[in-house]
Amino acid sequence: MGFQKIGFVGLGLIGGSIAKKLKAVNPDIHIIATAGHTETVKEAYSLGIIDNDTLLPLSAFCECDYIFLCAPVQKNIAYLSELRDIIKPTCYITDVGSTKTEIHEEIIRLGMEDRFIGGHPMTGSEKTGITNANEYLLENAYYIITPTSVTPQEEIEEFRAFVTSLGAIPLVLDYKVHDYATASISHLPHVIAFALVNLIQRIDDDKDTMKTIAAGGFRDITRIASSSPIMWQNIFLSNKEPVLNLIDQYLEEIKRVRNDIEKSDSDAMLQYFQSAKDYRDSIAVPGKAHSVVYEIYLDLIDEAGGIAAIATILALKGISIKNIGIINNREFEDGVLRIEFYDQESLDLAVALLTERNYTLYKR
Ligand SMILES: NC(=O)C1=CN([C@@H]2O[C@H](COP(=O)(O)OP(=O)(O)OC[C@H]3O[C@@H](n4cnc5c(N)ncnc54)[C@H](O)[C@@H]3O)[C@@H](O)[C@H]2O)C=CC1
Ligand SMILES: O=C(O)C(=O)Cc1ccc(O)cc1
Repeated sequence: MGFQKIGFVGLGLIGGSIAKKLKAVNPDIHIIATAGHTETVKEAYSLGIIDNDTLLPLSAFCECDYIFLCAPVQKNIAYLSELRDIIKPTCYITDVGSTKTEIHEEIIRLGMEDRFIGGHPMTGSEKTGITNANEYLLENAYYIITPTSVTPQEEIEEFRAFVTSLGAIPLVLDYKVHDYATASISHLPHVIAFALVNLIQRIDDDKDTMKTIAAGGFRDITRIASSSPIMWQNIFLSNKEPVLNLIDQYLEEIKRVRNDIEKSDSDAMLQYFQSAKDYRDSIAVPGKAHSVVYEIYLDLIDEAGGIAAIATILALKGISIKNIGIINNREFEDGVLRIEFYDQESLDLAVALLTERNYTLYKR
């Protein structure tokens, strides 16, 4: 990257994960951060992620080459006017917010189009805060880039290269296209999850029968209802029109399937479910076609020296580890150990050795 001093405004799950990866890739990089709470900054400093150990005033960001806005979306927007008068002329501001139109409109209103490039990593989880941040969060995830009407091509290319250096897959989109697409595949599913959980909460009996028997399907479809209420309040305030449009379309869809069920239309139901299954089964795992990563995920046996034991098993067979660390993300809610190898041969041997020793392994 052509910049050495980076500022973070907000340092939770996403800001913290980007900062961790940046420091891991380039330990000499200077990172400063401010957040909603002093403890966040202190924790990040003690982990060696950032170079300041107290909350900083915004004026401290005057020397940054790049500033990442990583607070809830409407908080990010509120910082822009203040930053405009502080940043140096060559500084670029980017954000990681889940909505893009509102921030681009504010950028246009403030005359900052030549200073901004929008971003949105399509990864994350229902967890929040720096303690859940990890340097692998962005790996193989799409990272949407929304340039302004005047962003130079070289800047887009530099940002693409930056995204790739984080292990993510850059995808340039128009900000309005972004907001309709994310309203459909991210914001609407959160509305559905919040509504479904609240419905069950409201209609459950006084013995909590529904809550007690709630199993895989309910838990799968409602995991995201555990997401940050403040973050989602900000998102829905910021992407109202597309979300309302999608909710209306979804209600039509629900009416359609309700009608088929009411009429006991078995052919229509079968067709409807088959079509959903075929489409769902065809959704690709991001990154599979783009890069080959030789990795495994496994449950860590809960005892002191668990990681050391695994490292020793592998080292005794001469297997080199490229990267090792515990991760929490939406696929592995409870946390797993991720080990990355240099080649397929090492991966195959490691799988054989660890399976033989009864470790539970997962594939992505
Ligand atoms: N959670 C997710 O899965 C994803 C979130 N995003 C976006 O990333 C942004 C951050 O989300 P997370 O990291 O998940 O949230 P988080 O709750 O983990 O972190 C938010 C951070 O912003 C700070 N903050 C809150 N108000 C602030 C203020 N007024 N000034 C300075 N800092 C403030 C908090 O102290 C915290 O450090 C949001 O805009 C969200 O829309 C984007 C992709 C995925
Ligand atoms: O937890 C999940 O599965 C998510 O969908 C996380 C997420 C939340 C907000 C975004 O803008 C992008 C991703």
